[in-house]
Amino acid sequence: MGSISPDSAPNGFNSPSSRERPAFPADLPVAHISNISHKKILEGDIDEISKVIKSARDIGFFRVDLRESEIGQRFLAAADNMFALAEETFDLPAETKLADSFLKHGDTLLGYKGLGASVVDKEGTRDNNEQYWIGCGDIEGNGRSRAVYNDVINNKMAQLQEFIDLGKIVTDRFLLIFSAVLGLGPESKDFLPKLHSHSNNSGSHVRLLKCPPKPENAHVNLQPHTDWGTLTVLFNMLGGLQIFVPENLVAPGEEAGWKYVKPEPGMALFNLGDAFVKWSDGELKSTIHRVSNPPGDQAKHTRYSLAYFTRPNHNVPLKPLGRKVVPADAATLYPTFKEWALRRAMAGRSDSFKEGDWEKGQGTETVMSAQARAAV
Ligand SMILES: O=C(O)CCC(=O)C(=O)O
Ligand SMILES: [Fe+2]
Repeated sequence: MGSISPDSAPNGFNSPSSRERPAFPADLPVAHISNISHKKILEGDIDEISKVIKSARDIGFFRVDLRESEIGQRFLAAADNMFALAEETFDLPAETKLADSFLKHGDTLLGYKGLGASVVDKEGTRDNNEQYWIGCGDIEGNGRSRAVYNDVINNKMAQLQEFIDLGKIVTDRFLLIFSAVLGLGPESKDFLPKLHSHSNNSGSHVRLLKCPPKPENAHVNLQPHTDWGTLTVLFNMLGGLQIFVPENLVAPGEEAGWKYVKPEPGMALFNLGDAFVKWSDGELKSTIHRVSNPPGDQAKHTRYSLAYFTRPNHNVPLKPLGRKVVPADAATLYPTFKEWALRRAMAGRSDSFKEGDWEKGQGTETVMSAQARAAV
């Protein structure tokens, strides 16, 4: 892993397109998300850890301020590199990107997803985003998947490696906090991290996203969904991400519904995925979210986002863990992570979409996501 000198430490994201980004509108109603200090988490600060657990039990989202820890600063710098990589990659000719399409390379969800290749609603309306999923196992060279990547990506494997190394260090610390919630105990501190290897037997990956500007009031860019895996670290420069805030979590005087999440410089957004809902038998939440148009003047700009997805190894069953009890006769009811991900991915494809697929592709059935689905 490389390092950065203190005077080049970033405090935001600095890719070419981000330099001229207009401000997020000041008067827009937003979701209230806790800001967590990474430095305090590393120091074992009990109040900060309690804030993380509270966020995970209610909305399932929190921000982590990465500016004050050395690891956090390195993670921000590595994220900057990823934004530059995203811009260069998505600028490649369509045929170069389509040669990497995951649909062409069999039994992998990794590679390129073209504009409109997924649906955003029950009617089968096409999405407005491009994505690259770059497998952690492919980056490590740890038994390659069948995925194919263009040379812009292949030439940046060292930067990708640095980004996932830091992603793993940062997220493993949070897995430890949630191990305690599951009752796994301090002696099992490696248990959850080991379920998330950087190999091609795992769903963990780096995701680059691009949403081109589109007419106001057009359909959403990225469908309402809960994340399928364990913990997502999301880096955003422009607004557009919205989460569904249910009745029981709105601030006094506010209404339940879709709320923008304001991107904050130097902070990453963390959210829990379906695996944590299953392992905790619903105690930890995976909240439904979507990408709408960036608000105000930001809507005219292309929106790039970046995520490090911590996902379980393929053969890990999504069933209650630790002190969460599994009924003796229930073993066959629980899918492995791979089965869970394939079901969700296949039902959302626009090329083969048919009535009933939207319902087939849904994730965790928490009270929150049920409410959100009714309002979509
Ligand atoms: O681009 C974003 O802000 C969110 C992306 C997202 O939710 C996802 O890729 O799962
Ligand atoms: Fe997501």
